[in-house]
Amino acid sequence: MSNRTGSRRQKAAEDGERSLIGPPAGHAGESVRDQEASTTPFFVYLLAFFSALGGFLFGYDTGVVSGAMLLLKKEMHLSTLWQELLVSSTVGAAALSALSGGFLNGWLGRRICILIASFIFCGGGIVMTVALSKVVLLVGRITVGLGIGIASMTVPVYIAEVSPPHLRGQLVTINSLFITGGQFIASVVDGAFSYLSHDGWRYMLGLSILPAVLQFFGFIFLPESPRWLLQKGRSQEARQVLGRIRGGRNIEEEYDTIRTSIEEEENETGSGGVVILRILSYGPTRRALIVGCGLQMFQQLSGINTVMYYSATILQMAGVREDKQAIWLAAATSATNFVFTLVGVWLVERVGRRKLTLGSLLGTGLSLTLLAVGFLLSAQHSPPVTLHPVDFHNSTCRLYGSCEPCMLDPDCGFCYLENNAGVFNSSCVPVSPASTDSAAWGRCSNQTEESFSPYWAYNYCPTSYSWVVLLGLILYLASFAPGMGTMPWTVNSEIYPLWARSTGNACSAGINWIFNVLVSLTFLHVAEYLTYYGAFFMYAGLVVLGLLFVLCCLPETKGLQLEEIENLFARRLCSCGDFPASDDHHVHYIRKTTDCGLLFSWWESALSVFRLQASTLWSSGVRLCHSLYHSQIIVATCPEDHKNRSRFFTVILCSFDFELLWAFSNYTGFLT
Ligand SMILES: O[C@H]1[C@H](O)[C@@H](O)[C@H](O)[C@@H](O)[C@H]1O
Repeated sequence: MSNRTGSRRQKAAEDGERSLIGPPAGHAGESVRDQEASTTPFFVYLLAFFSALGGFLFGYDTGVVSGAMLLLKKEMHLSTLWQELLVSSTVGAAALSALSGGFLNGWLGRRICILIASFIFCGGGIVMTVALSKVVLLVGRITVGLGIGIASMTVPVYIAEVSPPHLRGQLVTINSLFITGGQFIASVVDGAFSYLSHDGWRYMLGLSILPAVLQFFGFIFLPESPRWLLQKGRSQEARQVLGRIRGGRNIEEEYDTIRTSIEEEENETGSGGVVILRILSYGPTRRALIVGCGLQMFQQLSGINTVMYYSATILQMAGVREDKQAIWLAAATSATNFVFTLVGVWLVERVGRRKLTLGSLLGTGLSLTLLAVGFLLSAQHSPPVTLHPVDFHNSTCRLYGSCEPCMLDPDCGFCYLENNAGVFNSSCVPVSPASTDSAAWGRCSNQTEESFSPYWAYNYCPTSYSWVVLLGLILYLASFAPGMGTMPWTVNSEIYPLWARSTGNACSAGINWIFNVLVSLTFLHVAEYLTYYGAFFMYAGLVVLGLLFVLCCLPETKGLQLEEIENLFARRLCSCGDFPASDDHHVHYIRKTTDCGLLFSWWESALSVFRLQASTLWSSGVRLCHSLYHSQIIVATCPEDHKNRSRFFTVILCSFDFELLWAFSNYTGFLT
């Protein structure tokens, strides 16, 4: 271990000692925090705002397309394949550019990358606005995708690098707020311009040019990240920028920490070679990469984009049949996502990243289960097919006896009449090859606005259990948005040392986009094979895996300086959650309370009994060593007022031993 790390440890131990005899550490932490907060210069907020415009464009450009598509498909006569291409090409391009953005970030710097991204956003916006053919439109969509990829990996890194530690989580999470804000504004713009059936889509797609121009001109005047400057040896400039960002406060300590950390990193890991190989061959960065990519993967596997995408259908199930009404209600869905992201911004520095993510995953899993139950009830009470019109083409649709299997077949739709008593005169007929808005032939082939004309349900079934699904949808967004929607971006911006930060973020953002494409493209097929409730039960299962992953592997990074976070990954992956959060005074306090809590909790006693059984396998000498070692840690890490009680419990606990846990953690070490 390096001297600097060693001396930091020592300082922390001293701080820890002081906190045991001084006033409660929580109070001390708070007053320092208050002091820091009151002196946070406005400039930091300005930087965060202009960078987060990149997040806004990410949200806007991915969100606006669904509303634009309703108009586009009619005006440009788009086939289903072209519709899919226009939506997925952006996400695919974002995956590619996020992966290559790591290299650009390290080479050109964060500021230039943000400038490039906003320039690309402007270019893409202009191409889409003036597009006269679907091919040009596709070029525009791919262009904005390239911008989204670069912005998605650069912006969180830039904000994390310019923020003071006590505000970093909040400021980086503001980027996520801007993403969901972009999605929300996009849905409002979609609603507003949906009344303009001719060329309305041009305004929808073109409006993104405004924030892109604002960001571009803003960043011409804003500085580069001081950490990147120092890494490139531009120390004079770095010192000036840091001074400017910190509003003239004394920056010597922070500057020295960054500089020594860069020097140490170069000594410890070298500076040559391909960065990704260096990341993979060095334990702490390899573990950080696994955690970062895992979080991004589980974010997408939680099904957020299928829920967002599927919200219109869920609303149709709830009885909203008009396109325009559905558009406005979809805006309400993205508003819910946005409002609850705000809750995340508020909570991140209060409860920390780990608890926020765990709580969010728990809520997400439960609400996905509720969504699945809603779909299950709807399927079980699916209205029967009562009319069987002659089908000259012998399509599969004539084989279905109820709406559920008919709706799951992508070639069929449900045509029905409805009165107060429910659904009647219903049939399952082929969908029109030209548009999914009507049937290929028969009563539902000509959609009229007359009140007695039959309804055409494609992809959904009329049901009286739609409220369960709707409730599931709202609870899902309320639990996903504050934690799983935000923390993967925030945590990734903090967990890599400087030399690995660009590449680490590029990989994890790339994983996010790749899983985004995978989940959204496979959703309808998954639903076809597993049914809708099966698909949502499956997402709930994946969330449980995500919960276990976070429980075992995600350490708390709250309040630490970026240069200290690497230490959290010094131990085996599965011990991260239980690892001393830091040498830092504030986080030291968290560890103390955690261990004490651990000591008294019920599962600790259960484990002890379990350990007792296993202990016969071990020699008594080894057992004694371990027990003494652990008992010392537990007593030392408890606040003064708990110490005696903890000594008493420790004596009891130490008569058992910790070997099973020890053996287990050694065994699971193969993961790293
Ligand atoms: O964090 C964001 C956010 O939660 C969005 O709502 C979602 O569409 C994105 O895929 C995700 O990366």
